[in-house]
Amino acid sequence: MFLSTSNLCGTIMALAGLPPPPGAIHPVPSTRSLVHRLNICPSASAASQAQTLTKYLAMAILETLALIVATFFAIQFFKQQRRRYPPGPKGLPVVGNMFDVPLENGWRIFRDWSREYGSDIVHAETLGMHIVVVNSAKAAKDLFDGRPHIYSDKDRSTMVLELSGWRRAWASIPYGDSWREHRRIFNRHFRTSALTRYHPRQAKAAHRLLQLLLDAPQDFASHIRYASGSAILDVVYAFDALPGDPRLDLVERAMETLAEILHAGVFLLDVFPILKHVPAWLPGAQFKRKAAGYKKLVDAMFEVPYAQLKADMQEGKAQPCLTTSLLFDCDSDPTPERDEILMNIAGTAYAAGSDTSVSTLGIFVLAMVLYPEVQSFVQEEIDRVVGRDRLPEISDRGALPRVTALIQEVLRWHQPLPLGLPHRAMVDDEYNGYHIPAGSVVLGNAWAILHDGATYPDPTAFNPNRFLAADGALRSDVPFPTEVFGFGRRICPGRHFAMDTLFLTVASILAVFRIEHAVDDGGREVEVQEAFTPHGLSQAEPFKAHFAPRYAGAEDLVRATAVMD
Ligand code: HEM
Repeated sequence: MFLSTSNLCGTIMALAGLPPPPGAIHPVPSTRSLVHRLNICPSASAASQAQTLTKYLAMAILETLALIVATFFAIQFFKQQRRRYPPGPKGLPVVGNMFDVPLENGWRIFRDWSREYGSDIVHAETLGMHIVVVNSAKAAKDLFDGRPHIYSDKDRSTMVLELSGWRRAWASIPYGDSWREHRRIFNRHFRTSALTRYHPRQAKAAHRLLQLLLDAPQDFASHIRYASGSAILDVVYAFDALPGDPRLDLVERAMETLAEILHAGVFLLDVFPILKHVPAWLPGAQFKRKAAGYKKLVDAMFEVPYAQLKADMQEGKAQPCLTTSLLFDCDSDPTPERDEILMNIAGTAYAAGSDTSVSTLGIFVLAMVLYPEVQSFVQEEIDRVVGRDRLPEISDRGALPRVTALIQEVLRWHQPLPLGLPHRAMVDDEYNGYHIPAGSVVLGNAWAILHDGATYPDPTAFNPNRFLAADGALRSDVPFPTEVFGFGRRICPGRHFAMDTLFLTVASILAVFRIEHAVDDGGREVEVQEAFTPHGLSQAEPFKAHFAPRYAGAEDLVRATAVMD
């Protein structure tokens, strides 16, 4: 009963009463000859003949479908054979590497894949979504810097962009004219020559932090969060927020939604974008309800401080800040489109700059508890250069290479975003003979690059000396850990501002405090582990520390400086 495929097409057409197809190899059988070939008894009733022919037709259709499906899979199979993706775990049929893609400590696991498969770039695929991870400085330079027209786009996360309100954060907008416009305006206010105007506010935040550390050293983590957030609010909106200010609380709660999104790894929604159309009340559609809650907070984070600043400007009581400069640039009367861009630039500065700085300062405190000898080494320099009558200023930086080396080592040791923010390949590409398909999520593994023993020998050791020459100056042959700030054209444009904040905060803390192990009620030192949270936005796992004034006049110096601010 089975048909040869060469005859299939013509047979179906004959049964349908159509003329033979052009170029048919075999003569198309007539209905009479079919009746004969199918062994249908010519004397059988018309109903029985029709039934047999219907069965025959159904089989023919099924075989055609089977043939189409088999051809489709064969083409896919051969295409994949021809396209050599970068190496990675083998994966399972249909779901691919769904269970291989790590949701925790991905930076370490992807680095291990590179070692196992002997390749700078590694690959995973799940349900048609390709992930390529770039694990070496050379490959990162070749791809992100060398091919910016391919790798400057951003991953279009449905959760981040469409449902949660984070589409306003221009760090995630697609590469194109709108991104260029955001970046151009932002750069005008954050290039190195524009930064001196922010130094007094950054210094004020650092000095307030010292005072809070004096009063309640055990709460150092929340003081660091306050100081980092208030410094950026002050620079962006000229809000002089004291601890507990509701404006700080609002932006902090909005920031928590981003941390939650990043902590969740790849949201199911991003693998199945169709799910965004599921009604929010359906069981299992909890992500939609979550996203609606996120959106309210994130919208408020962008809209409320911006609207308040504009109202203050109209009443003539706004202090100069980033947002007033942005508005003055367009005569305070922007078009609605321009207004949206300015609001996004102001809000993104807060969003991008607060948690990253908090995480870096937390990692600094952890390193100081764990490596007291490094702390003493840097404090010796501060005492020698700055003395004990004043606090360090930004103008001291050139004379304090140990402080700079310490900050560089903190950034190299562990990063707030060890896998950066995901980029996206805009078109198909080839690298080292491997195929990188258009639409792949491309991750720069900053952690792996900054733990490459060829560039940073003994990479797990915390050793700021690696950045210092024998004469005590900064070495020019050991690279600054740029990758902590991302890659290519999307590299963090706030990095110079961030380095100023870090310098002022780290130098001021070490000038007056000895950071030590906390002591429990029984007088025993509380143990501290070198441990970091395992998700996208990473920080030191919660730990205890004590901040003790280093010398008799330290407390007076802190209080006097706070009054002068
Ligand atoms: C230690 C502090 C900081 C770290 C570690 C950090 C890190 C990063 C990283 C990894 C990216 C993603 C780059 C990429 O996509 O390849 C980024 C983007 C960005 N950062 Fe930062 N950042 C810090 C502080 C800041 C500050 C203080 C600001 C603002 C004043 C800022 C503003 C931005 C913006 C606007 C983007 C998006 C750039 C774009 O998409 O073109 N960052 N940052």
